[in-house]
This record gives sequence, structure tokens and C-alpha cells, in this order.
Amino acid sequence: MTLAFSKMHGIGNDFVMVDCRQRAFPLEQAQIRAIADRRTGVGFDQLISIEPPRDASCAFYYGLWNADGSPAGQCGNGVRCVAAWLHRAGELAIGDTVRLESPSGPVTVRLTGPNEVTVDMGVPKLEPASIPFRADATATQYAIEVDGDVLQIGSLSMGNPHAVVVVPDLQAPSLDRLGPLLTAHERFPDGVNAGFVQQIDRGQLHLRVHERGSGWTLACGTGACAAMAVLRLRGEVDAQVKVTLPGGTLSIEWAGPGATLWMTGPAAFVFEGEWWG
Ligand SMILES: N[C@@H](CCC[C@H](N)C(=O)O)C(=O)O
Repeated sequence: MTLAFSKMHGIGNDFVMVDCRQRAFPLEQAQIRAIADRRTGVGFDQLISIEPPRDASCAFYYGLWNADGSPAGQCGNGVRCVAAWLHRAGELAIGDTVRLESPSGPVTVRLTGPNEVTVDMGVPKLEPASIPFRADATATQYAIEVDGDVLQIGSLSMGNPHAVVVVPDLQAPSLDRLGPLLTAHERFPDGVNAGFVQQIDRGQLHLRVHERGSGWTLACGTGACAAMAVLRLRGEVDAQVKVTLPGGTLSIEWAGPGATLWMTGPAAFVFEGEWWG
């Protein structure tokens, strides 16, 4: 088969975008994995379909798959690219605000420029069952054993599961080992996106994320939201924070529990292509 696609990225978190506005999603899991291969395919962290909405209150639905073919519930960098893709497709004008439907529910996006998008990412879910995470009660910190080390994690759902560990040094070699182990930890029955965050001050965080289904990525938008929310819940950061990942910086705003969380950042086109599978 041949498949037309757009290649995009949000601060280095890269995507293959597939237009499914007029047709059913055409790929099986094995084909998604083949396209993800960075040598014999196109390469991506997530593949995103743009489809008609299932919820009539939304303008479009977007589907999400990780590089290993597993489905995902939300993608912060991806939703910004969906908005920029819709602009290029003539569906969204600069200054427009639109409700989009993700696999985990609606989000509201505002296209502030051709390549800049602000997203209302919704209210972070803190209850362990909604993550899902095996714990007796909701807390701002949980002790979890990983390969003999006891890590203090924060955990929440941004429409997908996150564990956040505060570390003094993001370059510590131990993180390369701990990331994959935390992602696959038995207390997260669906796996988890594992974020390691170094606090610079009350308004700046540095972050690396080992993503479920995609490994270490240059950026994770929901991971940036989760890291900010975990530190905000502990009273360590202000309501507006810049989160710097290996691929760039996002602005995150969150007043606190019960409020929706806002993310602003760029979305970039790389090329249009055709996959011959
Ligand atoms: N890169 C993303 C998150 C993508 C999904 C994640 N790997 C999962 O399986 O939950 C982002 O920018 O948020």
C-alpha cells in the first residue's frame, strides 16, 4: 500500500500525521511499527490520525499510536501539531479556538500563530485508579522500589499515565537504567511515562522523559504538564513555569487542584511524504 503523510515535530518529539478526514484509519499495528522504524521506515515517536469527531461537540478527533504500535490516550506535543496541521489544511485560522477530541476526551486548542499553539490540557487526574497506579490512597508522593532503589515519585494522569521523579542531576547515568524500569513497573498496570525532573527555581524545570511505547524522546508535552503539576502540588513552583526538555522549552500554567492546565509551545512541519509498505 502507499500512504501519504506529513512529518511534523513539537520541540523534537516527532510525528507522522495521517489524514483520515475522508477515510477509515488504514493501518494495522505491524504497519505502524514498520513506519516507525528509523532505518527502514519513516521514523516517529507517535503516529497521529486526524479523523471526523465521534463527539459532536468537537471539530475533529485525533488518534495516537506509539512507535511500538501501542495506542496512547494523549500527547501534548502531538495536539499542538494537530492544530498546526489543521491550519495548513485550511480547517483552522490563526486566532481560532477549537475543541478537539483525543482518545481520552476533549481538549481545547488555540492557534496563536502558524507554528504556536496554546492548549487547555484539562484537569490532571490524581486518584491512583484513574492513572492507573496501584496505591491505597491519593498522595503527592509515593515510595516505589525500582531494582533495589527506592524512588519517591509523584503520579497523575494527563489523559495518559505519568510518574515524576525529582532528581538533583539530569545527567546522572543511573537515569538511563531507571527510565525503562520505571516505565514497565508492576504498580503501573498499563505502563507509565517516566519523567525525571531537575528543579532550577520556582519558575524553571529541566526534564527528561522515558515514554511508554517510544523510549527516551526529545520532548514529552504531557510529561512537562505532569512534572509541573507534581511540583505545584508540593508547593515547590509558581503557577507559571518554563519546562526545558532536550528538544526545547514549553510554557505551562496551572493554578492548582481542580483547575485546568495550560500548555503553550511550537509545532513544526518537516516534510510531506508517501510511505510504500
Ligand atoms: N509524546 C507525548 C506522549 C505520547 C504518549 C505516551 N508515550 C503514552 O503512551 O502515554 C506527549 O508529548 O505528551
